[in-house]
Amino acid sequence: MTFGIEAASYYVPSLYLEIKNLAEKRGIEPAKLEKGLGLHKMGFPDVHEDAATFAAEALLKLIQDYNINPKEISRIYLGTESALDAAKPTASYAMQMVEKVLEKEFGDRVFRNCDVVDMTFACIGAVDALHNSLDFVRANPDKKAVVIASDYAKYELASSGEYTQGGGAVAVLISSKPDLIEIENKWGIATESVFDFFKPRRHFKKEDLTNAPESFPQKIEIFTDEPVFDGQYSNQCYQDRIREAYNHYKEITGLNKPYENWKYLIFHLPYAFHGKRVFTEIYSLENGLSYETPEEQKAVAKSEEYLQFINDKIEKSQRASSEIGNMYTASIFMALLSALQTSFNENEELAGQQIGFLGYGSGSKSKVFAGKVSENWKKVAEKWNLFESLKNRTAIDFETYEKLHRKQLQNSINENYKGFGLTSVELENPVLKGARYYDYQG
Ligand SMILES: CC(=O)SCCNC(=O)CCNC(=O)[C@H](O)C(C)(C)COP(=O)(O)OP(=O)(O)OC[C@H]1O[C@@H](n2cnc3c(N)ncnc32)[C@H](O)[C@@H]1OP(=O)(O)O
Repeated sequence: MTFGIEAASYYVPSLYLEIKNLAEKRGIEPAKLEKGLGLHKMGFPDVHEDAATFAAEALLKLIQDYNINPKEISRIYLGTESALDAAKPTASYAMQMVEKVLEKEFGDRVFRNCDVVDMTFACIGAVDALHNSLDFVRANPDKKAVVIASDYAKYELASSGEYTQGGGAVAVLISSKPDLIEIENKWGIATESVFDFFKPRRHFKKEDLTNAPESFPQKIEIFTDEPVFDGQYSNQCYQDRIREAYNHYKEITGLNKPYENWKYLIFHLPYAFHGKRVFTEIYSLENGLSYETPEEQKAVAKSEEYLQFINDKIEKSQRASSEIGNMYTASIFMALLSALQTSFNENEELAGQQIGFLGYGSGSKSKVFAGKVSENWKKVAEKWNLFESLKNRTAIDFETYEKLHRKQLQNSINENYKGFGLTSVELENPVLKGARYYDYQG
């Protein structure tokens, strides 16, 4: 029996900012962002969008595009690091939104007996949900699970993370009928607790807050959307963890140079060119190349062999990321969709090909695993139209972007949007304060 991904859908935020507009306003050379990091557009949520609406959109699309009976979904596990609440899972919001739309066809509370939860480990939380859900269907081959990766990657204005922002969701159906890709049950894992990127409940002193009323306590705790991070250190942690997890994968499988068997290498992409920039180390180790000094590292990165390797095995997975930006947990799934969509568009046959995955989550953990593209993959991929749908987003200017980022706008940019949207947050009623309400525009 085989297990893996039966179907997949995605949702990207409805707005975007051209990276060159941001570069110009921040005094950064556009070529650094475009040619150095591979950034072209930054996906950005409208006023009514958040990690819950992204997840709901991807889930509803999955159910509708592949005619899934929602009553057959035994669990919905959501990987996210953009949770809207520290207790109530974002998955519960997404599930409820979708239930309301399905009510007419399937009756009240279609997910009544569905196991729903969030999983958090920075950008690897949805890979953890995938791993866990694969174990679940292996133990219960007649059951189906949905894994959703949904995030809003937001950084402080004018920070070095700002140009990597993005967001969106990917939902995948996990079952014993893996029409898209069969996933092997061998997991290379590496973990180390570090502070490379994290979202603490921040401790502010009263004097840090402008206009704090007298009644405020001397120190307060605030949950923010934006991470505390050290960019170059996070790159190093990523590189170290994927090397360790890759070596662990080799130990488990007994394979020599497994990456050579992989048609595509699918990375967690915090920005489009990250995978190809960090893989130079593993590539050097595998090929007996010196990798000590910065000059040696550059020589590997610029070598004809390595450039050919990127072109063959990584470049297609980067394309969606260049148009969207970081999707945190969803980035690795979107990298897969990007590569498969490109092969689909180019009429390439992938059935039977091996694909390698290198996931990373700050804080920190990596998982390396592999899968085999299924005979029916085109039947799954034909629903996506990924690059076409990215053209349907609305461009915003820099001033609008900053207002949205600062949460200064009340009304959506796309006032007549279709789909799910946040309509209000309860601020008065003490027993509901902070509750979020959503609706659906058909
Ligand atoms: C969250 C995680 O997944 S952890 C791993 C990643 N970390 C993050 O995403 C955290 C948030 N982001 C950040 O901190 C930052 O945006 C980073 C770390 C991703 C990037 O940092 P920066 O200092 O902006 O860029 P950095 O100096 O590393 O790279 C710039 C690249 O552009 C290239 N470059 C610079 N100027 C130009 C130019 N004019 N033309 C072409 N290329 C250029 C540089 O050569 C370099 O590429 P190379 O090393 O491949 O040669």
